Amino acid sequence: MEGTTPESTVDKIKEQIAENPILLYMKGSPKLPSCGFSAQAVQALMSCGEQFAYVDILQNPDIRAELPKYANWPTFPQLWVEGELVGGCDIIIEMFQQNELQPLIKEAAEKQKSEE
Ligand SMILES: N[C@@H](CCC(=O)N[C@@H](CS)C(=O)NCC(=O)O)C(=O)O
Ligand code: FES
Repeated sequence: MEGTTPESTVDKIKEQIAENPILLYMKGSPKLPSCGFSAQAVQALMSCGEQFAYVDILQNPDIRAELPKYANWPTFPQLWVEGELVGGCDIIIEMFQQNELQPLIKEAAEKQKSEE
C-alpha cells in the first residue's frame, strides 16, 4: 500500500484495538478460515454467542508484519478483548475448556451494548 509506514500501521492497529472490544486477528475470515489455528479460535469464539470483529491479516500484510512486534506475540490468531491481548489459539482453547472464555466475551459484549 502506498504511503504505508510501520508507524501508520501501528496507528491503524491501535485504532482497531480501541474501537473493537472483541477483535480477532486471523488468517482468512470466520466463514472461511485459511488456517486450522484460526479456525479453532473462531469456533471457540463463536460458541460464546456474541458478535466479534476480525481482521484478515493475509489481506493486510502490513498488519501481519507489525502486530507481532507491537503485541510482543509472534503468531496468529490473536484475540484482543477490551484493548488487551488475551492470546493465541492455545490460550483461547484452554480458556474455553476451563469455561473462562465465555464470561470474558459476554462481559465485553454487555459493556459494548450498554454503551450503544
Ligand atoms: N500455538 C499457536 C499456533 C499459531 C501459530 O503457530 N501460527 C503461525 C502459523 S499460522 C503464525 O501465525 N506464524 C506467523 C505468520 O504466519 O505470520 C497459538 O496458540 O496460537
Ligand atoms: S497457515 Fe500454516 S499453520 Fe497456519
